[in-house]
Amino acid sequence: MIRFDNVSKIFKKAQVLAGVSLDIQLGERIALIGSNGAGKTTLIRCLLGEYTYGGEVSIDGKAPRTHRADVLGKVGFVPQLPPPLKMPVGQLVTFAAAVCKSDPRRIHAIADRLGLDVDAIAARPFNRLSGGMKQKLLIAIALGRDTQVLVMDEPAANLDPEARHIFFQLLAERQDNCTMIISSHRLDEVAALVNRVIEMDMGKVVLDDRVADDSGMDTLLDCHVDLRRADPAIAKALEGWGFAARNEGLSWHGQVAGPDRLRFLGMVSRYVGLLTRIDMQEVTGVTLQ
Ligand SMILES: Nc1ncnc2c1ncn2[C@@H]1O[C@H](COP(=O)(O)OP(=O)(O)OP(=O)(O)O)[C@@H](O)[C@H]1O
Repeated sequence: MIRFDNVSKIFKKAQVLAGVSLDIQLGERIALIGSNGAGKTTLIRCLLGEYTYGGEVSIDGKAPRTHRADVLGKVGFVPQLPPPLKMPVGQLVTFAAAVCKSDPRRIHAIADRLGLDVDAIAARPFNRLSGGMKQKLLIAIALGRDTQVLVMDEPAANLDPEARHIFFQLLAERQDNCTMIISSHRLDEVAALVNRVIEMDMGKVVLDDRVADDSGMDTLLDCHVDLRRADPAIAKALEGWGFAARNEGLSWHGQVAGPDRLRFLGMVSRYVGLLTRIDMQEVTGVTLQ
């Protein structure tokens, strides 16, 4: 479905992509990982037809440079950095829906699920929204339409835990009829969302692994953390995950989205000397609206 054949890109004599070849099929959920400057965004921008390149790129046999409208019609894109648009939010949603041949109400509905009331901010310029609000709106625009390909560059970075969970759930709803490419610096951010990991380094693919499919994309875990003593640093970190304290800060309780469990464990592992118990149990029969 998506094909990169010996793709190269040079910026001012610097080789940023050096012979990337990949075949990506419908239903694959790919973590595109690698350190800063590895070439992830450049590869995505070639796929979107924004750059010229050496070699060949195609989506359903069509080259993004020569069939731009066709290709963009198939791809929902969440950029790493929000564009500096001054357009009022309401107008942006109407415009985006028209370009994507979608219905603005679909975008409103997804934004709503992410906790963003588009009507309430319709008159505000997009560039004046908070980072998280921009991210929610961009996700709603990308998901509020029919797409076969979702390309997301660090999509959940600015979302709070609740919105992250809803976001994972929205992706789970699309996973059977969509190809997803999720770019991130860190595998633990996206590990549970994907069934293939592609790592880039210095413009090359250095690892391409199929990984066990995790069906827990839309699960929720009930978590208890017990501490040897109360501590302000871990308290702040747990509060950031929406946890509530009991027993004078010695016991904490909260919920973590299934795909976020590695990230959560990574966070608590920084305070390993303080931990006396971690308990994580899947909540069954939960449906978040
Ligand atoms: N428009 C540009 N002009 C010149 N150099 C560029 C341009 N865009 C990217 N680069 C360079 O290409 C290299 C790869 O950048 P790219 O943004 O693709 O990396 P990345 O893997 O997405 O990194 P990050 O994780 O930091 O977003 C970097 O060295 C960057 O400086």
